[in-house]
Amino acid sequence: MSEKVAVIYYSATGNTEAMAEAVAVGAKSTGAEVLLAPVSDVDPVEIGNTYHHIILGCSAWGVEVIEEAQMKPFCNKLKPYLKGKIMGIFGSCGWSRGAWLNSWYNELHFAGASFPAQPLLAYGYPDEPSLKKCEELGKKVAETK
Ligand SMILES: Cc1cc2nc3c(=O)[nH]c(=O)nc-3n(C[C@H](O)[C@H](O)[C@H](O)COP(=O)(O)O)c2cc1C
Repeated sequence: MSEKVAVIYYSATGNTEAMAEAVAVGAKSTGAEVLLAPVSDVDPVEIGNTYHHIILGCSAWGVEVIEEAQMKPFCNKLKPYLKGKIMGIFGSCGWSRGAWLNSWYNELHFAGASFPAQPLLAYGYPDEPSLKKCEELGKKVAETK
């Protein structure tokens, strides 16, 4: 049976969305069944109950934090389901060295998820090498048991 992988993202101007599309391409290349959706379209409880592989994307907001109106509450509701899940995270930023992804990683890891790949960041709209790394992230998470 093929793996089910959820790629859920928040993106204000399309930068993280482009990363998410590439992550989904990488995950699909393993034969996985992939859900690609903006965070506003999905229910955290349903995602937590249905998917063992969950990849989240969010751009940097505020002072180096994830977006707080949609992604933050989604994650808070998802956390009780994260024990034993295989996860990956990514996102676009303007100037960060990755602080928002590192604190997000720590939170999700503390909730019980394991991460086969490091958090992945891009600056602005992802360039070709960044999109390649996104594909690799999707593939790596999808093929991890
Ligand atoms: C209100 C606001 C806050 C931001 N805060 C940060 C930040 O703390 N660090 C950073 O590197 N970029 C920050 N940015 C830049 C965005 O993360 C960047 O433009 C990103 O590419 C947007 O991606 P998206 O289109 O996927 O949302 C901020 C942008 C806005 C509008």
